Amino acid sequence: MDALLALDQGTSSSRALVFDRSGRLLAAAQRELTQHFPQPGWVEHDAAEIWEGQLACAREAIAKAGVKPAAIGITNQRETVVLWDRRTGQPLHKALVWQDRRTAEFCEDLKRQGLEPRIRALTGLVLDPYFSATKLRWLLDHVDGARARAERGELAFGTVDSWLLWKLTDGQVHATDASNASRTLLFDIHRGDWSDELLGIFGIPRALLPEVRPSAGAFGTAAEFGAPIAGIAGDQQAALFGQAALAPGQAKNTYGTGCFLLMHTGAQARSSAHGLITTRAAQVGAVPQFALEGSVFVGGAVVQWLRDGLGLIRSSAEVQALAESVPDSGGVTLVPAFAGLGAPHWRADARGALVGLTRGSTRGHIARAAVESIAFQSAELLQAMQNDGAALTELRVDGGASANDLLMQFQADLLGLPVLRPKVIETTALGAALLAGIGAGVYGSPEEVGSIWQLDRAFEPRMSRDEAGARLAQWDRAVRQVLAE
Ligand SMILES: Nc1ncnc2c1ncn2[C@@H]1O[C@H](COP(=O)(O)OP(=O)(O)O)[C@@H](O)[C@H]1O
Ligand SMILES: O=P(O)(O)OC[C@H](O)CO
Repeated sequence: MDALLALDQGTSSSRALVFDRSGRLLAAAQRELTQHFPQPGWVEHDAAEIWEGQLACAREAIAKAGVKPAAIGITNQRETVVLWDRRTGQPLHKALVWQDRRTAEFCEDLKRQGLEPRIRALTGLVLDPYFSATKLRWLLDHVDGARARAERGELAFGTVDSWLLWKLTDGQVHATDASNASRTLLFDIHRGDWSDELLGIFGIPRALLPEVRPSAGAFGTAAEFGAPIAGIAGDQQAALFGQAALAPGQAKNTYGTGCFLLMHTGAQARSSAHGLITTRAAQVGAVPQFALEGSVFVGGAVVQWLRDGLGLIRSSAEVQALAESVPDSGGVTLVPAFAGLGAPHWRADARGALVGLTRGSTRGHIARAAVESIAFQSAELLQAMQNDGAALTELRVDGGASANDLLMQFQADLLGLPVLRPKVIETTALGAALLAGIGAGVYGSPEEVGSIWQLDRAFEPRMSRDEAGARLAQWDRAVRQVLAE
């Protein structure tokens, strides 16, 4: 049997999943990842914990499935920066996570120098701390001796895929795929190569960078599992692939730590006039693929905050029952701008707000407002995409928080569109497994994997458009309040 092992290194947890060639899940293992918040606006992960947790999950999933994988696919939280010593394989610092805002002032400096339009033209991205380049520069400037060592070629930079690939191949391979490279602010998405101009702007030595390859193909061998690593893609691009959204105009929204709405635009890079970014989609073969993306920084993470920050619930899954304990949010709106606001506002300095409280407000209302905030932010992304001319007739969804029926129904209600949840909501992992299967020759073509997608449940809109409009207007008012501060 051709089993495919997917390593899904997310922001909240590391997971390993084993699928058979028909996309059926054979076994899974998961480890939650420690979040470090050393200062307000800073978010770090321990790169050693990422590796050890991911390896432990892979071993456990393979043991449970009782098979040897034919190929391994890696998919990962994107933009997060790992800097390590090529000789010892030791990280020089904790990984700076995509949600980390410490470089906001540096981004503002570059904007004041008028560099954003040029950077945007080359990368498809906006100047925001979200992306890797300014985080990497911060490490080079703040870790003793790092810049000189980087210039001497002693250090390696990688997004989390590169870090895992390096560890899995015992330091033999330093590479990434185009979808991950396109999140760094250092990669020219049109030419498909690192850009010397961008390296100059951000002060990054080229010697640090991994080689960039298509998303399916031979990346190296993981000796421990006796299998080739044959697929790599950033988690949102992997999810787009796993949703069988392979053709221009097809879209998905993933509800994980953040929310990410991506629409495939084929071999054409399309730019947005409404706050979305242009990114590389997973690439099979030589022809680059593109997507339009809206990125929300705090999606399911707002539920983690209810759990860990406020202690309102003990597990994320409990939020649905608590939110359903009240008929509506009672006029309470939560804008979870805990890591600034991403698309379509791009305000690194924004802070969160809880508005509309009365003496009658309860934990239930706050939980409901938290769940609704995930759908409101996603609705803003879809609106931006429609304003850019996308004609979406349905939305495919996935990710941990898409298990929440209340959230999915509210999402359909706000959008006035059917929300389609597939049987496998671990679409990110499935996408990575399918890319690996293509890369290792288990499947003949991407089209062959398209037939694997199966519907679990369609959420049809039930709310009147008037009511949805009123709710969206209430959200809009709260966001404007946050942006005005
Ligand atoms: N039933 C639920 N309702 C709302 N949010 C949930 C639910 N279950 C999990 N989540 C949230 O989903 C996120 C985990 O989703 P996942 O896809 O595993 O994320 P990631 O890939 O970012 O690690 C967490 O932020 C968690 O709080
Ligand atoms: O960890 P996730 O699944 O929320 O994804 C994180 C994104 O890749 C950040 O761009």
